[in-house]
Amino acid sequence: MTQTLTNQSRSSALKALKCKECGAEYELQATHVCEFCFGPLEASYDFSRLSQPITRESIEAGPNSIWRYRSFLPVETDTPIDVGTGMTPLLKSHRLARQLGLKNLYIKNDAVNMPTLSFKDRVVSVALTRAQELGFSTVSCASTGNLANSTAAIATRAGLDCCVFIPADLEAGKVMGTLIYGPTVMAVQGNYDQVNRLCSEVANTHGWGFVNINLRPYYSEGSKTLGYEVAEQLGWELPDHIVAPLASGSLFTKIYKGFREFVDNGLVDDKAVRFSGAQAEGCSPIAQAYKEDRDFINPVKPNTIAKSIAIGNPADGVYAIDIAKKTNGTIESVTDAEIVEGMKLLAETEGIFTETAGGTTIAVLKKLVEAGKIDPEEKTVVYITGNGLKTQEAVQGCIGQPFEIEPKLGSFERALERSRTLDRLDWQPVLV
Ligand SMILES: Cc1ncc(COP(=O)(O)O)c(C=O)c1O
Ligand SMILES: N[C@@H](CCOP(=O)(O)O)C(=O)O
Repeated sequence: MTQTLTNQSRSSALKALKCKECGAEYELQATHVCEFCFGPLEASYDFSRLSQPITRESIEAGPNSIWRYRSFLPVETDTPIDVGTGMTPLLKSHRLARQLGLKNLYIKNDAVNMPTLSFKDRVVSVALTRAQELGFSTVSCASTGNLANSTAAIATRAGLDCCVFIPADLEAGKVMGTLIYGPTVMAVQGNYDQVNRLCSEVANTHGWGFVNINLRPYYSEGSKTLGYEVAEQLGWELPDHIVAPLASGSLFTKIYKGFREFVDNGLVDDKAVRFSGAQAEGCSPIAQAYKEDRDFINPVKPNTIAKSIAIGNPADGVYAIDIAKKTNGTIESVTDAEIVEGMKLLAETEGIFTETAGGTTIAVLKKLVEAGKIDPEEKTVVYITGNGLKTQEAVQGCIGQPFEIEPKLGSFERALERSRTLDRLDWQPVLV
């Protein structure tokens, strides 16, 4: 460890890596665990070293991507890897809001993020930019699917070699959505937590940049952009309440950090924002600890259709609980059946096809409204973090089938008549 910092660039505020537990500072290298207390390292900044102050105008004049917030991100280069990630729509909800009885509901839609349709494109854009700065030629990750898609795609764009590790039982869309970019894919016979442990060993034996292991302090900062964008898209204002999915808990904690940095830099007025988290009942170690008022996590063995958020031993779980508690939010879990209903509800009301993680978040939103834990007047933002085309298996058998008809008007009319009398789930792909 050393207190000597390498970054003196005046266009970057990045200062050091700092232990979240004991505060020890480290050089800006590929490292993620404190040597003294084994706490996680996090990027820290000194915004006073910037040659220009960060203003709303300077941000608005930046690129239409996460890189408009470059001064808040842990990179030193002026030419980061920009694949158009970020600035996804923040939609004012009308039909879902009405159905739930909410007056001020917004949907942050990262199901259409670029290039691979999940919020992971944010963290990977940052991690691979930093990987290049640190001289890595091969990048890797432990993934539940979305991260592998993103790492493989952006590595290709950046000309980096790529090898990703996933559990062997992932959805076909996630596997194809990685293989298409041509990386080496290791499908591990085990769950995500076992994949992650293997990757920690590989990170120690190979000189690779693992985005969510040795590059984690940089990678995780990319999620702050989900806080910045919402604040900017709300007209430079913070919401009253956010609802977001939890796997490791990193995304949740970084949205919080993003809001705080905007307040600290005078970009938005301070406001108490409530933070509520969503888990699948079949993998809910954070929700369980929250409900039992524990400040430690008991790891679980995941068993849920929400595979992208199936992390049994979440690294940032305790920090997520702390934020939910201190902001007067909550953490809730829902069953697989409720997750599917959540996916359908969002699709049928707002025209957004989200994956199981989004289904979890919508189902938790509904549960919180029904329990009176969301005030109808509150400006509430629900984060949709991934795309339903990747998890089609989850809704198979729950959304009806097409009518197969002859190319004749009579056949169409008969099918139309049947569609009016049958429940959609009874539709059959047969000639009528
Ligand atoms: C679609 C999606 N949403 C949410 C998450 C949760 O993110 P985190 O692990 O940062 O809590 C993940 C992955 O973990 C994901 O793939
Ligand atoms: N859900 C992730 C895997 C874990 O990511 P992390 O940020 O919690 O390390 C994925 O999409 O693969």
